[in-house]
Amino acid sequence: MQLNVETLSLINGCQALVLALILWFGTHGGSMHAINGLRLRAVALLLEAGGDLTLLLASKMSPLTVVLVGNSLNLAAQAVTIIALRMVLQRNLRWREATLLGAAAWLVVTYLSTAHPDYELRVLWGSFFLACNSALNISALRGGCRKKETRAQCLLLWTYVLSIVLLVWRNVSLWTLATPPHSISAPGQVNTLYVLLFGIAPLLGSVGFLLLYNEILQRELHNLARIDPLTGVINRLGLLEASETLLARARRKHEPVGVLLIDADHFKSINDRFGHDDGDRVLLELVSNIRRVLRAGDLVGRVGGEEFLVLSPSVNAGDLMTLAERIRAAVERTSFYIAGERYGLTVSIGAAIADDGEPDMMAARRRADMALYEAKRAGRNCVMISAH
Ligand SMILES: Nc1nc2c(ncn2[C@@H]2O[C@H](COP(=O)(O)OP(=O)(O)OP(=O)(O)O)[C@@H](O)[C@H]2O)c(=O)[nH]1
Repeated sequence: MQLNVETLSLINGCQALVLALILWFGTHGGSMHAINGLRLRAVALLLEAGGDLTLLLASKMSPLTVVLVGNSLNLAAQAVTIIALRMVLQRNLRWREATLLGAAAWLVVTYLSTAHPDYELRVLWGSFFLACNSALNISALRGGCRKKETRAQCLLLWTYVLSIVLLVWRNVSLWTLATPPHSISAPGQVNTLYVLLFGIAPLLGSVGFLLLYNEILQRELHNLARIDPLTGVINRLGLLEASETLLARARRKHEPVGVLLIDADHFKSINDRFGHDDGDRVLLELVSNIRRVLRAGDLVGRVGGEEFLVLSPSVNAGDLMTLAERIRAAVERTSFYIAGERYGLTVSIGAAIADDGEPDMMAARRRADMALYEAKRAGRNCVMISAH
């Protein structure tokens, strides 16, 4: 089999088709934005396969049909890819810019094929618009190579940078060659190499999309394991990790970390009276009360049942007591409405300070637990701090 534009177009078309099927049928689960983005990318690949088919059948069509149909399909594929990538990354979709770029490119290329036929100029303008499409993708991925949590964004970023380099190389070759080809399907080294490399871009792009999807799934699993599904705050595991990070930072700065253990009073009576579902709603309202009082940098997590832990960096005992008292007062002031009935809820709070010499958060947590026990014994709805 000879390596010419037709052969390469057949290979590229089959490759795009297989990649589209893999992206469409091989991915399921995860967030809707990722799945929808992958589906759109599969549609773009089908359009690209259509463009490759046009090149394959170029000898059986008029040159004008090849240009118009091939360009329409390829430009549509580029526009859809811009939207698909931004959908996966949850960026502004820029569908208006993508459509305008596609339409402008199509008009210019059509003009330079019909009213004022000029192959070099047509390739130049076509390349300019393709480079603009790549630039839009690069802007969506900017900083991707600096982010530790993603390799896929870096791979995609380089794919689009290299596609711009390829376009520049093709144009420089066409303008400097003594006998340049006068259509994409004409035999010649520049066309063969361009079609070969242009065909690799969808493969790299699709691998990049799949890696992005994998990273999104991993991130979702990571969060799922650390977030309490009822209240949306971090759970025990999340708290354990966060407290180690906070303590390490505090140690470096020689600053203490405040620990508050907050427990709803007589919560069992709410469940007994109104049922578990209404009890859940009260827990949600309680969490939003606590969150409203916290400063930026403070953390709240659920340690279990109706018990919550707050970690507050860089506080002394006085500041910590003020924070705890504000939380207690905010909950006491709030009217919880259950089944149309007003219900007052209070919390008891145990406080402790972890200083920068503590090896982990466990000791401070135990002291806060003992202080909480004292608060319950003292009649509830109050704050107690442990002496170190
Ligand atoms: N609705 C709801 N209730 C929960 C959840 N987790 C734990 N509970 C309930 O919280 C109640 C805790 O009861 P206790 O440990 O006796 O504490 P309490 O009634 O708050 O009494 P004190 O803490 O001594 O003031 C139990 O009825 C649990 O069923 C939850 O996710 N949702």
